[in-house]
Amino acid sequence: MSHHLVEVRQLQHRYPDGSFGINAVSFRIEHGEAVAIIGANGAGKSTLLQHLNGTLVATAGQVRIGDGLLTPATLSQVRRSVGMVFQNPDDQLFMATVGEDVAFGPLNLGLSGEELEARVVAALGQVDARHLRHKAPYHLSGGEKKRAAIATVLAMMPDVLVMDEPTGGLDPFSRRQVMHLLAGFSHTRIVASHDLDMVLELFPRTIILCNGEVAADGPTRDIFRDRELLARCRLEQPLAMQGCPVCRGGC
Ligand SMILES: Nc1ncnc2c1ncn2[C@@H]1O[C@H](COP(=O)(O)OP(=O)(O)OP(=O)(O)O)[C@@H](O)[C@H]1O
Repeated sequence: MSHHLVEVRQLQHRYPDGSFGINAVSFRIEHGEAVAIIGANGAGKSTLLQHLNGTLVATAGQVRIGDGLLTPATLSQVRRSVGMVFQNPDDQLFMATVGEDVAFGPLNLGLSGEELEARVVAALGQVDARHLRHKAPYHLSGGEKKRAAIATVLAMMPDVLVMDEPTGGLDPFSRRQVMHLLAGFSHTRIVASHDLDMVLELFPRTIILCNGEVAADGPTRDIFRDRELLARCRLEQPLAMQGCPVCRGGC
């Protein structure tokens, strides 16, 4: 097994209209790391994430997961080890009940009977959602939907959890619930987010994307201290680093 779990080398994505989604992006992520990808609207975060499980095919460069290069031949294996939680849970929940949604992936892997049941119960338990098992996904609140969508991915027992805007659109209570879950996972975690306070609290390492390229990659606190870098990349410091919102630090 390679030391680095995820390695992205000189990755480029050019959309059919000729524009670059990302260009010359390289980084390595080790087992168990929690890494945030931040950047202004259109910086290339979603484009990058979609390469990590082969949803998009690169126009140049490579993605390596463990010892294996991501190619059409390794795609199904990579999708088993890289679980993707989409920004919108409705893209992930399409069955009649939450339990069926959570069982869907393991069923496709050939699991059945007690083994399947154990997977479903464990995944729902990890997101504190066993009570939602028989509910229709479209009856759930935003926070419940998010947790159910995460459970569908956990049921596949991935090595890497990739999440696009895990706290996006959630009220403060649901946001905190999802943050609590994220903090408790031991998986390698890669999230793209505009929630810079969440990034500061939960992700020791941050990569900034700016116009499709890596503008910085390092300890999150160091990156958020560099106001010039943040301004260049059309970002701001997290509120928690800006002092009191009323007096701006004077009280
Ligand atoms: N299907 C597409 N065709 C052409 N250009 C695209 C397509 N999808 C994205 N882009 C462009 O690629 C660039 C990166 O977009 P991407 O969605 O990856 O950014 P993002 O950082 O996730 O943005 P946001 O924070 O707004 O979600 C943008 O300039 C966008 O307009």
